[in-house]
Amino acid sequence: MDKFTHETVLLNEAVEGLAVKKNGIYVDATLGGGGHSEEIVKQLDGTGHLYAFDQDERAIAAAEKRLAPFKKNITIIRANFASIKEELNQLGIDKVDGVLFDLGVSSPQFDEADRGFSYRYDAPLDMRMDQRQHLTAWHIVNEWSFSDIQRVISRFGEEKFAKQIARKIEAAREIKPIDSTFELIDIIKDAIPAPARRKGGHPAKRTFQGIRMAVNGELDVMEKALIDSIAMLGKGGRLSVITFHSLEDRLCKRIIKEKSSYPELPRGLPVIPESAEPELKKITTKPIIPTEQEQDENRRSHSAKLRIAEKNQEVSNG
Ligand SMILES: C[S@@+](CC[C@H](N)C(=O)[O-])C[C@H]1O[C@@H](n2cnc3c(N)ncnc32)[C@H](O)[C@@H]1O
Repeated sequence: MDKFTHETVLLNEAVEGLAVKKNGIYVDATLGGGGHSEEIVKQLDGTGHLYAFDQDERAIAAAEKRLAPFKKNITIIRANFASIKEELNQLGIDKVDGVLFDLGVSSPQFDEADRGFSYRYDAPLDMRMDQRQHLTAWHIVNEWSFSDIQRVISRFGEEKFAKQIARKIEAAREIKPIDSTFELIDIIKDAIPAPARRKGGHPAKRTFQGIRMAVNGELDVMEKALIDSIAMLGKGGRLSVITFHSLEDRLCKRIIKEKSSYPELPRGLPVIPESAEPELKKITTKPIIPTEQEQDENRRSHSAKLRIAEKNQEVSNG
């Protein structure tokens, strides 16, 4: 597959959430096909700048082409967004006006058969977003313990039959290594009772999601990146986060809630001191979801949820 097309989810809503200022400094933590980045950069004048992160070399190559007309206003950084703060600090940036996250995997990553993300293609068990990383899905499936595999499938995949699947994986790899996606799918199908297999989408969907999230350490890096991004926002700066499943959404909701809540104050205080004001103000109390039309036109958008928050005041974390 040489064509890199990712249909951007919640394009206008997520970028509007950033309330872009022409001369602002923005970060797209998940460049992907460059859809959100393009919309942000179009709104900047000669002094505004966008820093865009991705860890996937193919995504970067495609986005560089798409964004070539805006080259002066963009710096593309190939790095995990876990190091958003460190990377930006190295470039002399310690305050930004907005950060956008559009989490998860892009359509091309799913559609490039050799990446091993999809249960639709037979491919080596890979699932790395960053091709430089050592850990692949193969290592998890063939080398991790029964209980670690069960935990990953159960926690990240929210798969009811995680234990049965982990047992079958353990038995199968005793005979020979499990090398391909289709071999893994046969094992998963064998582990799930027939009536359950016919319900709830593809039987391997949840296991693949769980293993993918473990390969890429998705929840761990998300937590650090959100906290660092909030810390880097200047007063009035915006955070716009699109998540695609409940675990990500719950984590995002929890962080925004913690950062936008008042601390416990002594009862009867006549006025709340300014220093006790929370770091963030929620812009969305309920997440924004794609319109019916977007959901009809882009299947991937079905589970998307957008949460937006604004920096209320800077809080010293040191
Ligand atoms: C859903 S796509 C983004 C699509 C993009 N907003 C667009 O409009 O085309 C997510 C992208 O984020 C990247 N990504 C996911 N987790 C990452 C991480 N921890 N660090 C850097 N990039 C990451 C993936 O490689 C993928 O290209």
